[in-house]
Amino acid sequence: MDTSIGISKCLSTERTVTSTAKYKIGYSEKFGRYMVATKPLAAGDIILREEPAAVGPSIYENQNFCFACMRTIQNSPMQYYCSKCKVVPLCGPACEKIFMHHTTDECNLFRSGKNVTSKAVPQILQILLPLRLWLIKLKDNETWTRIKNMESHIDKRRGTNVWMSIEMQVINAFEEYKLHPENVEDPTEFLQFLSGILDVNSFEVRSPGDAIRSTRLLRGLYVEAALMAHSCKANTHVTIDENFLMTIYASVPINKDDAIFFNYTSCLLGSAERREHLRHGKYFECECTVCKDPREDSSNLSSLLCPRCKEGFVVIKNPLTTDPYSRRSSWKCCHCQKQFHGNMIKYTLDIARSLVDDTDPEDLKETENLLSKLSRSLHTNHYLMLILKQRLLAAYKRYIRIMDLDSEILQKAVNLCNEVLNVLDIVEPGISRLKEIAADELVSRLEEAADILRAALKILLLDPIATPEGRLAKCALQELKSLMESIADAKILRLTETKKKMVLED
Ligand SMILES: C[S@@+](CC[C@H](N)C(=O)[O-])C[C@H]1O[C@@H](n2cnc3c(N)ncnc32)[C@H](O)[C@@H]1O
Repeated sequence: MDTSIGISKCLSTERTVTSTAKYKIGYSEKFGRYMVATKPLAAGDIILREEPAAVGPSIYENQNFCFACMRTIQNSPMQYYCSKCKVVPLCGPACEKIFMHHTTDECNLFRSGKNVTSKAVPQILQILLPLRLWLIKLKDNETWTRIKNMESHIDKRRGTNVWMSIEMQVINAFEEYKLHPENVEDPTEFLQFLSGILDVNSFEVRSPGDAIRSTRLLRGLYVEAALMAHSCKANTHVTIDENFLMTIYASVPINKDDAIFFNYTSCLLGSAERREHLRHGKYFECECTVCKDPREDSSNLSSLLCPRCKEGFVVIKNPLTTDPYSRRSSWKCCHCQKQFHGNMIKYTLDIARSLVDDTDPEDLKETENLLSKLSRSLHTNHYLMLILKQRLLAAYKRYIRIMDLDSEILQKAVNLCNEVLNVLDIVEPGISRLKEIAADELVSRLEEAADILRAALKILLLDPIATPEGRLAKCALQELKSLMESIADAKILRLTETKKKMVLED
C-alpha cells in the first residue's frame, strides 16, 4: 500500500494542500474539470491531503458553536464571548488564541458593523461561510483565484427557491448589519455567486468532538478536493479529522487514466432520490453505473415485490428518466413481466414512507413489526427498508449500551448490520479488509478511554456545577455518553466482521 505523499507541496498563507503525482486535472464536456489517476492506485493509497479554505455552518443551521475552534457549545447564560469584538461566542479564553477561523479581519469586521451584538449571532451564523470567502478575496489572492474559478451554476439557480432563500437569509443580513468587507459592483450578485460556489462544492464536516453520528453541522470548502467528479459508486474514501484536515484515499484499486470519484449524495438512497438530490443541489443528471442499471448494480435499492406474482421484483424500465414516479414512466416485474405506471409505485412508496415516519424510532417492537410488514411489498434492500434497519440498529445499540451484552439483541444487531453491509459492499465497495482488525483495536482503545474518563469523573463530580471543574465534569459526562455509543458501534462491527471472516473461511 503506497501511503507516500508530498511530491508537490504548495503552501498558501492560510492552508496546506499536499497533492501527489497520483492524479491530474482533466476536462470533459460532461464533468467539467475532474480528477484523473496518473498511475495505478491500490486501495488505501493516499491521493490528497488538504486543509479547508473556509469552514462554517450551513445556512439552515442555527446551533451555537465556538467561532474559533468550531466546537458545538451548549446554550448557557455564562457564555464566553470574544473579548475583542464582543459578538461571537467562544469556548473560553484559550480559543482567543486560535486565529484560523475567527480571523483578525473577521473580528474587526464585526466590530465595525452596524448594531452587531451577540444578539445578531443567529443571523451571523447564516452568513458566516460566504463572509469568510469574501475575506479570503481580500487577503489571499492565490486561494481566491481558485475559488472564483469554481462552478457556481449561478444561471441555473437564478429565480429558483434557493435564490430567494439566499436573498432573504444571506443578502438581507449582510445589508442589515453593514457587513460588506469591501465595495463590490453588485453585492447581491456577488453573494449569490459565493452561495452557489458553497452549495455546489462544499463538503459536510462534523464539528470537532461531536459524536460519530452527529447531525450535519458544518460545511467546509476544499478547493482541490472539490474537483473530484461524482459517482454513486465512488472509488475514494474521504476522512476529515478534528482539525478539518481532509485525506482522500483510494477505496478500491483505480487504473491509470480512470476518473477519481467521490459520492456527493447518500449511497443508501434509491436512484430516483439520489438523482433528484443531485439535480436540485448539484445541477446535473447522474448517469453512473448504478443509476443506469434498473436493478442499481444488483443492489435493488428501489425494487418492489411484485404485487401480482409475489415472486419477482418490480424495477423501472428507463432508469435515466427525470420523472420516474409519473404516469408516463413504466415499471416492470422481472418475473411475470406485468407493467405498472410510475404513479402507482409512488402511491405504494408514499404509504410505506408515512408508515416509516409515523413509527416511534425508540419502539423496538413497533419498528420490527413494520420491517416485517413492509417486507411483503418491498425488496429487503429497498432504501426505505434500509432506513428502518438503520433505525433498528441504533435502537439495538442503545439497548446493548444499557444492558451491556444482551446476546439475543446483539445477534439481531449483527444480522441487521450484515444486511446493511451487504448493500454497502455493492454501492460503497472497498477498504473492508482492514475493518475487523480496526474494530478490535478500536474496542480496546475506546474501553481504555472510557475507564480513564470514569475515574476522572468520580473526582470532578465532587465540585459544584458552576465551578470550572463542575463544567468540565459536565463535558466529560457528555463525552462518556458518546464514547459508550462508539463502543457499542465498534463491538457490533467487530462481531460482524468476525462472522464474515468465518463464512469466507468455511
Ligand atoms: C464539485 S464540482 C466539481 C468540479 C467541477 N467539475 C469544476 O469544473 O469546477 C461539481 C460540479 O461538477 C459537475 N459534475 C460532477 N460530477 C458530475 C457527473 N457525474 N456528471 C455530470 N456532471 C458532474 C457538475 O456540474 C457539478 O455541479
